[in-house]
Amino acid sequence: MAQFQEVLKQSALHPKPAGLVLQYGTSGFRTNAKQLDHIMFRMGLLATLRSKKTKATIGVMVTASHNPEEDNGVKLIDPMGEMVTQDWEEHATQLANYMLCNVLGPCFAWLFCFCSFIVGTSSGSLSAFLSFPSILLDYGLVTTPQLHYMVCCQNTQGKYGEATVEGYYTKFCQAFIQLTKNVRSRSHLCLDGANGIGALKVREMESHLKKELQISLNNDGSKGRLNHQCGADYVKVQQKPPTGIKINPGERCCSFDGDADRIVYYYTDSEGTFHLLDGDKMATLISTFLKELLTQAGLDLKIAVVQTAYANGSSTHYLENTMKVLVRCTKTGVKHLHHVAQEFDVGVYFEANGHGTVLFSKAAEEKIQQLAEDTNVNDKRKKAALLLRNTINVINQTVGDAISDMLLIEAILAIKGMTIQQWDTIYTDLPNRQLKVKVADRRVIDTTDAERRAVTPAGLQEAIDNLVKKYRQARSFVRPSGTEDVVRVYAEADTQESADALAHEVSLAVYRLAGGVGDEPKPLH
Ligand SMILES: CC(=O)N[C@H]1[C@@H](OP(=O)(O)O)O[C@H](CO)[C@@H](O)[C@@H]1O
Ligand SMILES: [Mg+2]
Repeated sequence: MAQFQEVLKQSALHPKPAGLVLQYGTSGFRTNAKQLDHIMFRMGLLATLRSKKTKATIGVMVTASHNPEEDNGVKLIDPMGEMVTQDWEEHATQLANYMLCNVLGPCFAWLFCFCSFIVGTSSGSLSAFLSFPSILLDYGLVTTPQLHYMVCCQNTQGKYGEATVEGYYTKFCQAFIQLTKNVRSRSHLCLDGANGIGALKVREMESHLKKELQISLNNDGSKGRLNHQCGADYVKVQQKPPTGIKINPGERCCSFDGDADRIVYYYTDSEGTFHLLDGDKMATLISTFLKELLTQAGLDLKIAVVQTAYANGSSTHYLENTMKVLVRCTKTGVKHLHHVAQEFDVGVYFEANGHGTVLFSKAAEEKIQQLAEDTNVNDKRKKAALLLRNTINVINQTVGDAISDMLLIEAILAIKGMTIQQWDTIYTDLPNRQLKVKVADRRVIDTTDAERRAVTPAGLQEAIDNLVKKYRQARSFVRPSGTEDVVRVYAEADTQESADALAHEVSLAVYRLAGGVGDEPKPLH
């Protein structure tokens, strides 16, 4: 009990602002950094509890990801490096919003024995955690996926790799060098680090790459502001390159987000037109590559691509009809994609915004390993098995990771001798538009079928269906955002004008039927 009094005393140093209610959402807690002090402290407590419950080391990552510089956030990482479970998201919300003694008092006696957590930050202070007896390691500045990797390494006794930043670079860079060792020299990559932690870490990693990948690093944090007119989210949403970077026509470019768990690729052509290669294009390239290797290796493993409703219709069509790959659709939020991907031998998952990775089942990894070591197989099968083994090692399976995804994409392009333009022409995206509508209470919209159909309010889905019928190759859906107080509207159609018009008309239907506030949405043109 003496310990509990001590925690209450410590907690009083991190008071909860009166009336502030925060919810643990898709990306943990995320808001203006000034309002987060009590949350940081309480998440230290929750990490201790979670560690106790799972009998393993837990991660606490402090990051605002792609949000503006004045924001910050915090989220918990579960033992194998995955997102914390849904029931513990609930506990997090409770702990954040109620009196500590009511939530924690009854279970306090056993709280601090035999538990540990580790912390990392993409920017901002970790001081709220340092007084905890259960803190095992403070990794200081790391990317979000690096902390996910550390948690997994800690809990697998180093089987996944060494639980240090050096261990991370060694594992992924060695795999990249092995993968590309028989490939001719390649052109360099232009990287936008979003003025975030990813830039710093790529710089640290460069010596491990032994000049096998030439990167010109922009927005490295030396002058610009975090995520300001740069980074993966800006490039994806604005559909244009980061400001202030000179891009030569045809040059292969990519952008990380602020905590380096998302990546998008792009280039401009000789006419100056911008071409984006998003999560869907990455999922297609990666799954095609893996499927070909599995066939060459003669391995009968079930591969699937997991997407959300935001995946461009062209990508789904190409994967299902041309590639004959199984495609599954889930709710938005990487934890949903991750769980579905775990159902397959090889599960490739990506959100359109560039967050994604590949998961291999234990059985798949074992079969690939056995084949790679088998001395009685022909050269073709052996070569494919070795490539598959190195591909597994270049992937961070704990979570979508911009650095590891970049190494994987660079390796695939090099092995296939493919330019970014050739990759881009695998299929052509359907023109699309995303809009936001402000409503009084976004919870009035309830959805089903992986968020592709609205169940409430009455009449909304019918209205959307009727609008979609007016356009060719059209699709549209609406859903309440999990991270912003808005309803998101998505539309795609055969032309940009049609996609824009449909998105606008659906926005109007949301505004009228779901309690829109402020001015009526205006047409885009
Ligand atoms: C359309 C879109 O990009 N939605 C994003 C966004 O979620 P919303 O629930 O749409 O606000 O933030 C999530 C967390 O970063 C990310 O997983 C998701 O893809
Ligand atoms: Mg992020």
